[in-house]
Amino acid sequence: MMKRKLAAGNWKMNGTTPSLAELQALVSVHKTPSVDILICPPATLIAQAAGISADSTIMIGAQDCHAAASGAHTGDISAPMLADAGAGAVILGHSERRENHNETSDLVAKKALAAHAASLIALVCLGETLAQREGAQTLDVIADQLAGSLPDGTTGANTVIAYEPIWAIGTGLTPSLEQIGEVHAFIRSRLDDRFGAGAAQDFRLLYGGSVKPENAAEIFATSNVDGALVGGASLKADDFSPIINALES
Ligand SMILES: O=C[C@H](O)COP(=O)(O)O
Repeated sequence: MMKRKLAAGNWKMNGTTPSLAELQALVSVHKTPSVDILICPPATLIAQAAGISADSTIMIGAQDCHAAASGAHTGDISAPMLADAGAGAVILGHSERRENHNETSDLVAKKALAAHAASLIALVCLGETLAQREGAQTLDVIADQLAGSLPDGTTGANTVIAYEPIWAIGTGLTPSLEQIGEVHAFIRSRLDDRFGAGAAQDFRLLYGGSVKPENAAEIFATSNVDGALVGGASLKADDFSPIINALES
């Protein structure tokens, strides 16, 4: 399978209609990108964002979905609804949801299954806390989250993995390139163990956590890094655009 690199932006709980000007700017600048670009605005903006990007190669994604397709779940949004609104992907198991909404890996796997059933790419996030990193538990935590968060039927075509050390998110701190490379190589080998030798090469493995225009190039040069999941620096086209450029070069 031809694997394109992926620059993904997660706007988190930021943005109202005027913020779509940033998406419009990306659409105008990145007309024929050599990498995939994904923007995940808040759910309220997905339909409008999908309209803006309709004639571009930029994909619009969501930040969460419910595990069920429909039903009595007040306030929740299902994967088929997101697809209907124009999303092509959904972030699942972000550490902010695991922490703020007590999401378990088991639930994330159910949501990923729902995403796959709705033909959405599941962008599944994994990452250790600072205490776990300092306690030399990082690889054990990643192994558990990876094993628990991916349902059967997961492939490199329907799923993207993002490694996001929790202590690096929004802090300006980043792991060393060696640490990023170690975790990504570990994820790749676990994917082969689970889905069969060679299967792991089809997966895009993103790094996330304080990716900026200034550090993007060196992170992208690290082995087994196929792109980034960017939070704060995805909110402004002037910040996200150079990150896309760094991934393309
Ligand atoms: O989903 C994105 C990550 O949480 C990274 O956020 P950040 O780039 O603001 O550190």
